[in-house]
Amino acid sequence: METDARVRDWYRRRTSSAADWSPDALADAKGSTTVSVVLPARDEERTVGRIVSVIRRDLADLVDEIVVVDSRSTDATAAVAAAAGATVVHQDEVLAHLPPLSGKGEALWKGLAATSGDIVVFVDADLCDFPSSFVTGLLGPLLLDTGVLFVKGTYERPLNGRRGEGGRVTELVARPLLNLWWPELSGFVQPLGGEYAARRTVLERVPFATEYGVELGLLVDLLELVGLDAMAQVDLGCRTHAHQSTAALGRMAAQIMLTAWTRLERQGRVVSAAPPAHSLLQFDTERRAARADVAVAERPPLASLAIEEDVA
Ligand SMILES: O=c1ccn([C@@H]2O[C@H](COP(=O)(O)OP(=O)(O)O[C@H]3O[C@H](CO)[C@@H](O)[C@H](O)[C@H]3O)[C@@H](O)[C@H]2O)c(=O)[nH]1
Ligand SMILES: O=C(O)[C@H](O)COP(=O)(O)O
Repeated sequence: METDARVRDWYRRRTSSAADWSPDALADAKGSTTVSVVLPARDEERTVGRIVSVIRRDLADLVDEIVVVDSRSTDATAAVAAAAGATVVHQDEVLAHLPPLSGKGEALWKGLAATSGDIVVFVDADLCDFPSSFVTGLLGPLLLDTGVLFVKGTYERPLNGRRGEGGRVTELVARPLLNLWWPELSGFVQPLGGEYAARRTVLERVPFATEYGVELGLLVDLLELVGLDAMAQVDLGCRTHAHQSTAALGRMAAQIMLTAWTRLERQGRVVSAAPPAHSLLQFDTERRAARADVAVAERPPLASLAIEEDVA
């Protein structure tokens, strides 16, 4: 089947809504499967407590552990999360024998290492309106369809209340990149969304790009590892979160491009004469320049680490 038809077929079979998965049906299907929710959080004291509280209040039968990975916060994120009932781990203290890396991808990888659930659900800690159906929606296909190994959330993303205008890096960078190089992934409506879930067995077999490269890297690497049919998406409704400045999104965009580049090279799709630069010069309204390092590092599949440590 040609790619467009495959994507259409996949979209029709593998896209559902959170409302399709009732908490009762999920609780019945759960059996002995354990579920961990991981929230990466850097300075999210305003929102993280409510998210943890909602999960604890509504999903006590479904969620076995809630871990907030404190990603070098300078505010009261850790204290607020702990008060709401989460287990809090500090990014640099998990697998502390490894040299620390930075950013969201590192927080997620450390969260994977710090939890034990058979299914791991990632949820951003900056969500403003958080219904527990975000978690039940993501768990639905994983608990009720053994063929599904990874589930990504999709949603309407307003920008400061304006419908359809959120997700600027998604529209300007990630979607074009995916359509041009990995068109099989083009049916994912929100490829950069931070809410997704997967079986631990697959998450431990893929590398995690650090910084903001992690979502694009996971999609591309999981496609290669498990194939499109083992991936699904669920409509979670509407997502409102804290928006970053255009300059910060420029740095995010650069990190995503570098992550795509490493995958293109690894897959033998491009051969480079020289590595790309990883420095971004940006200007403010007064034309003052600032240079940012947008390098993206990578953590190896967690499973490979366990093997190395067993052998050592
Ligand atoms: O160094 C960091 C940076 C962010 N975060 C947390 O990661 C989540 C998402 O980060 P945010 O800065 O809010 O990202 P967005 O601007 O919302 O970016 C979107 O696009 C990114 C790139 O794909 C994704 O990582 C995000 O999940 C997605 O919401 C939040 O809970 C942050 O606190 C960390 O834990 N450590
Ligand atoms: O996912 C994205 O594209 C970025 O997080 C930017 O989102 P925003 O435009 O809604 O702030």
